[in-house]
Formats: sequence, C-alpha cells, structure tokens
Amino acid sequence: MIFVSSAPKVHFRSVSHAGFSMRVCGLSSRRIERRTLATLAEDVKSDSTFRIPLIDFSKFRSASSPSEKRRTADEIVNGFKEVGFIYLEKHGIPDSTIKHVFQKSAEFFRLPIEVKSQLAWEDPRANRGFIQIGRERVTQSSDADEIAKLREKAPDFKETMEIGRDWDKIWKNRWPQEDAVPGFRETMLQFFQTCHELHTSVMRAIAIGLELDESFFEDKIHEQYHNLRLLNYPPIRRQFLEQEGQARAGAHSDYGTLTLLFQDSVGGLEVENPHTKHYQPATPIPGTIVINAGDLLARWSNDVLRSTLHRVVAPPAMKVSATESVTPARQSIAFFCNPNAGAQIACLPTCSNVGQEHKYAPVTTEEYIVGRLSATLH
Ligand SMILES: O=C(O)CCC(=O)C(=O)O
Ligand SMILES: [Fe+2]
Repeated sequence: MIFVSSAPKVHFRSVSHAGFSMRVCGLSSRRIERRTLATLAEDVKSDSTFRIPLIDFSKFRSASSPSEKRRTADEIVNGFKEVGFIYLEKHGIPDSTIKHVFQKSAEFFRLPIEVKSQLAWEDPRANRGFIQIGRERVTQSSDADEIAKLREKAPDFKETMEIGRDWDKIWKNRWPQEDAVPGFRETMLQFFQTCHELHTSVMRAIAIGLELDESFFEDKIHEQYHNLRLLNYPPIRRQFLEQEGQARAGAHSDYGTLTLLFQDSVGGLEVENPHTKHYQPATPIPGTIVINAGDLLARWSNDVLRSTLHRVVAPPAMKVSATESVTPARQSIAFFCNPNAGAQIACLPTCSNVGQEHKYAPVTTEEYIVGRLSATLH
C-alpha cells in the first residue's frame, strides 16, 4: 500500500538543534491512499527527523551587533550542514516584485512554440535561451550513454528560459521582441541584480558561519556568472507521468554555490533526507525563498555544506474524465548563483583539519558547470 501526503498544512515550532535554536517547518498531513510510481511521490515517507529550517533573514540584514549577525549566520550554515536546504523569510525582496516576475515569465511561456524556438538554447558555455520539453534530463549519472538513454526515454517534463549576465562580451542573452512580452527584458534584468545582491548577503553569512572573514567570498562571486532560469511545468496527463522514470524534474543536485528557488503554490519539489535517503516535500511557504547549496559550495567546503539531491514530482492529479486525470501546471523560478567563471574552487582554509585529505581536486567554476550542462542538455 502506498501513501502520499495531500494538502499539507504548514505549522511552525521552535526546537533546539545542535546547540542552537531555530524555527522549523513541520508538516501535518492527512494521509490518503493512492497508487503511484516514484515520480508521483511514492517514495515520500513521513519522517520526523527531517526539517528544512525556516530562517528569518531580517535579523542578519539589520543586526545591531556582530553576535546578532553571528546567530543567523550559524543557523544558515547549520541548515546547509544538516539538510542542504533552508527556507529564508524576510529576505528583503518584495512579494510584488516576485509576483511581477512570475507574471512576465507566464507571458513568455504563453508565446507560440515557433516564437520561443527562435530563441533556442544552443551552447552550454552560453547557457542562455529557451529549452523546450525533451531537451534536458537532470540526473546524477556521469555516464554519457546512460544520460542519453534517459533523456530519450524520459526527459524532464518542463520548459525553461535561461538568462545570464547581460553585459557578457561573448555570450548574448536571447530576448523575445519587446512587443511580444512588454517589459520582459527589464523585469528579468532587475530581478537578476536583486537576486545577485541577496546571494552576496547570504554568502557573507556563510563566510561568518564558516569562521572566515565576512568579505571572504566577495571578490570570488562579484562577476555575476549566474543563471536565472524561468521554469514552466505544463499540465500533464497522469498516464504520461506514469511511464517509468518520467518526472517533472529527475533527482539531481545543483551545480553552483546557492540556488534561490521561488515556487508557486502548486507544490511537487521534494528533497532527499541525506540521513535516510527518503524524499520529503519542500512545501511552498508563502513569503519564503527555498535556498539550497550546490555542488561548488559543497566542494569548496569539503562537503561540510551539503549539495542535497532534489526532484520535482507531480502533485495529486485532478480527474478530467472517467478514465483520465491531469496534474496541474506549475511555475517556478530558480536563480543559480555561481562563483566567478575563473574562480578556483579548492578546499576552504577552515574546512579541513591539518593533515586531513581534501575530498576534491581543485576545479574552476567554468570547467565544472559547463561539464555538467554538456552532459545533461542537448
Ligand atoms: O522547479 C523547482 O521547484 C526546482 C527546479 C530545480 O531543481 C532545478 O531547475 O534545478
Ligand atoms: Fe535543482
């Protein structure tokens, strides 16, 4: 018998955890019986040991003393140590800004496929443009043949638009005509800057929490080698999702330092509990941003901070006829934060003990990210 949670209610409580106190998000759920495959959330088991911490960032932004800053910095670092994911509230980005970016994103995806295809993503080094359903299959596999087979059989059921820094000398963003989606370019460029600034603040907190100088990362992330990804998950017939291995986004880790994830209220994002290997929902909480650590931050920190597996599955489907059910559409926005392209990512001075081996060979951001993108996109 398989159970998934339905319409979870979010509540908060305070716990003392690893010597510090933080508010955490718990889920109380009515359990309903439902037959599903892995990509329909079958693997979600109730797990009282798993909590994505909810952290109030206003305490860091307006801290009146170093010790006050330090408390929030420790909460953030402990969240990335334990789970690899946090919810950030009072982060300073107004709801109205996020709503507007979602609206412009929806307008973009409503354009005819022929128009979007003219802006097609072409090169992992550029990592810019429109990616239609079927071109990407995110996975942890590093075997090119295996990835190609997966992509052929069960690509991620999503379309995305990728945007990079607009002033890059070599790689140009692929913008729709201004009259096709008025204000799209300006909205996305402003949001890119806003997300970069939040990223910089969170990296300051991470530096403090890792016993580094607060400004340690500043000259290693200031070139804005980031990627703003708009995601659209169209409604899908349940029968299609029930094909073996098909998911909205397969299990994967992200590649950079941090991902700032903005999701709508539909749900479906799941995070692997690193201790039990079971997936748990990262239920949308209004007013928060989900932030996860990526592979480069894990490598930088010698795995002190975790780059945790996550995936997007289908939330419960709605019946549209006696024989067919449809899973509702979903929209999300991911801002993948990266160090500078040429930054050498080698074990941080505070993340290994004397004489202890470093887990990873140094790598530049560009080598790592272009390598991962080349493997998973075609
Ligand atoms: O859409 C989501 O909630 C997550 C997307 C994601 O994990 C990704 O694009 O890397
Ligand atoms: Fe991801």
